[in-house]
Amino acid sequence: MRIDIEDLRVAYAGRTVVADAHLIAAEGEITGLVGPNGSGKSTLLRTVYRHLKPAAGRVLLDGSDIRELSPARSARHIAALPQERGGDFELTLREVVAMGRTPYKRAFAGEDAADRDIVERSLADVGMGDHADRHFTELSGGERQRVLLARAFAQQTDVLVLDEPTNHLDVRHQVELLALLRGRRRTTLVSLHDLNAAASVCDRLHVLHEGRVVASGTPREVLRPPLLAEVFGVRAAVVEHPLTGDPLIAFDHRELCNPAIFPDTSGNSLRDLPDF
Ligand SMILES: Nc1ncnc2c1ncn2[C@@H]1O[C@H](COP(=O)(O)OP(=O)(O)OP(=O)(O)O)[C@@H](O)[C@H]1O
Repeated sequence: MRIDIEDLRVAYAGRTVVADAHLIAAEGEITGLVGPNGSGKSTLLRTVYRHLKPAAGRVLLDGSDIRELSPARSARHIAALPQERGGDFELTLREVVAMGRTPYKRAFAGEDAADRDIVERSLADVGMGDHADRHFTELSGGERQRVLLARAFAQQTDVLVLDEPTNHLDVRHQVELLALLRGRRRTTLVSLHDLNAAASVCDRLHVLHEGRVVASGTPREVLRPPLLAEVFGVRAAVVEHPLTGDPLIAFDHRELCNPAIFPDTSGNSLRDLPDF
């Protein structure tokens, strides 16, 4: 399934924070959203998993407006890892992940063996299979995140919407998570702060800046020094990763960049970047 975001505008109490957003999350591809703090990534993702209603525009799931689907139907197609990792659930991990099976259950129906199997496999996929009887409240931030990801996996949807899934994860668990996403080949819309992770895992990237999509394309097309200077205000060299061949962004952690004087070493300006 694919997601089309058309002319999306989203506002909080009348203040527009996402405007004129157009983008596609193509079937089976990993589509990344990157951008500075407050650029609107979470807001845009919240409209896709129906937590927020657009002020204008539409989110289409294979051509149907998601607002017209019933909550249960959309939950059978779209699973989310929200930025709010809340829920101080007094539940075991197994019980938290089993919540992912709810869209498939009739009222008061219990779990069956297939559900239990999916729950166990989802916990194992995120490396928490040996902890199924522990309580969610006693987990670290990164462990909670992995369990909530397992809940999204247990929902067995065609579409995954993940807000900062690598936040809180140590580098090994980041790599494992990215490998899981690559391996699943679901339609995935994911926000990432780590631009090198985004370069390695995303098929396409959209850059949000002050609520607008300012660049779209493959990581190689998008993640260029002038864009990093203009959007993030940082100096960076983009080289080829010596092990993987992915674009590797080497940031200058010593000083910020003044875009007006930043030399355009790639020969491209932000305006030259291809549209999606
Ligand atoms: N519940 C809310 N009520 C009012 N304003 C909000 C709310 N949530 C976010 N905003 C504002 O909307 C804008 C976009 O926020 P959003 O969380 O979508 O950005 P983001 O790109 O996900 O940021 P970050 O990288 O910091 O997570 C910001 O100015 C933020 O202050």
